[in-house]
Amino acid sequence: MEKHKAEADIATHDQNPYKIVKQLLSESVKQLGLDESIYHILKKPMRVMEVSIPIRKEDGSVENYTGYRSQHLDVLGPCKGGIRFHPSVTLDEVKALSIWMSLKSAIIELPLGGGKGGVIVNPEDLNQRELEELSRSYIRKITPVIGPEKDIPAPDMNTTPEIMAWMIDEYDKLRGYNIPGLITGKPIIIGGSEGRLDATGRGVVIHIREAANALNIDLSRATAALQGFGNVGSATAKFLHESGVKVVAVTDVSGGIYKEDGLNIPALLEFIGEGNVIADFKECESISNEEMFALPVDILIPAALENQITSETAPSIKAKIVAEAANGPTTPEGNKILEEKGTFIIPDILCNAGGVTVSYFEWVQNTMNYYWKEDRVNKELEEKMIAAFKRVYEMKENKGCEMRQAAYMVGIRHLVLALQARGWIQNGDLSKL
Ligand SMILES: NC(=O)C1=CN([C@@H]2O[C@H](COP(=O)(O)OP(=O)(O)OC[C@H]3O[C@@H](n4cnc5c(N)ncnc54)[C@H](OP(=O)(O)O)[C@@H]3O)[C@@H](O)[C@H]2O)C=CC1
Ligand SMILES: O=C(O)CCC(=O)C(=O)O
Repeated sequence: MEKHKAEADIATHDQNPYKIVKQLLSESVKQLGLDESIYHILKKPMRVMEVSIPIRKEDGSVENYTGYRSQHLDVLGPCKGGIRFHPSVTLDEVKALSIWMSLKSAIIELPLGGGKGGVIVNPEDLNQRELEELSRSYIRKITPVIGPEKDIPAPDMNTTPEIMAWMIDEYDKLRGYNIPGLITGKPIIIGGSEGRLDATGRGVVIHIREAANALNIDLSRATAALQGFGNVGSATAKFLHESGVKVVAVTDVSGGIYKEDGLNIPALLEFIGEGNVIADFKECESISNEEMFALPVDILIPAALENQITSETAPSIKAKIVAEAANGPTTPEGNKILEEKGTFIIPDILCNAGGVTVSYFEWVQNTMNYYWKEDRVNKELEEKMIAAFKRVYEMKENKGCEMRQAAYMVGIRHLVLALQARGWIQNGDLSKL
């Protein structure tokens, strides 16, 4: 076993998400009083696959895309996690995202491990046929390592229920029969779960409500700003609006909009649903991402990419709560600045866990071939989110640390108990848990 190399391993992170997650793992293993060997077990995905995906484009040319699937650890159950289509995907990003999935499932106490996939592509460069071919070809390439008992993909950035449908259709063709538990986030007609589309945003708002209760913030008087208005951002805005929070600003790649009295979120959702972009929404001012981060709001919600709250953007942040709907939106430097200000951070691995939780319910329903009503999905989601928030908050209080470190410690503790049960580590390692 490699030992005492943690510091050299993570010396400079350069906003590399894999180096960032290793730094956080190392600190949390230390804070839990565990042997450093635990860090060395957790830092490496157990399996990583790289695939090439040549696609014939409409003009006859061939473009060869690169895709990845990282499977971090399956000691709790099959690996689970989304597939991202984005030009900035890297192997290190996918590895980090798979580690975050392991921690997320462990915090919620789901019987699942961590996985994540990605393809380096800007989907806007592809037409519908090319996008379908890319989706089918990617799943053909990773078929040897996935399956309902091995690794269960799902949507992430720029991947939708329609793309999940193409992928499962391709897998079913290869296998010769219908295997609905292979992928979650599917359209409901082919075995998707009620409530999955909104699940991540619903979970984010449950955590915001729990944080507001802990901080004595009255949500009906609170204001919020959001970066990203895709699957997660738009559902978060909808549930915040329903909770009485005034959403004053949102941004996407096209730009951002601001209205001091609060944006009309139902009208904005309808406008975006008609295929428009945020920047074209009327009767509000334009705003940049930087200006949005600096607004005097109660709640700030990054719901787009990694590394958005940095040493440059954090100093201007005034929000009392930062709810990390995106994965990895805050760099260690940005995090330090927020902590020094006393900002209450709801860390990504807790905040956005509603998505994988309802994906788990979808997989359970597929396995039972019996489907739940949406009320049951939402009720069970709420119970799991509240219990997880409580576990992390109690760890924070007990250890006198911040929420992010508490979340890592809760996740690592659960994984370590599974490692011990399987005989990977000795009892003595757990004496301080
Ligand atoms: N989908 C899920 O269930 C889950 C997703 N997550 C995480 O949530 C985040 C968002 O995912 P999801 O909503 O699914 O992805 P989507 O692709 O549905 O939406 C992404 C959103 O982010 C916007 N965006 C991208 N880059 C920028 C930028 N530089 N500035 C402002 N906005 C930007 C996009 O704008 P535009 O539309 O203009 O491109 C879009 O509105 C990711 O970090 C993902 O990993 C976490 C848990 C579950
Ligand atoms: O729904 C899932 O299985 C995974 C969602 C996901 O990719 C994430 O939580 O980051």
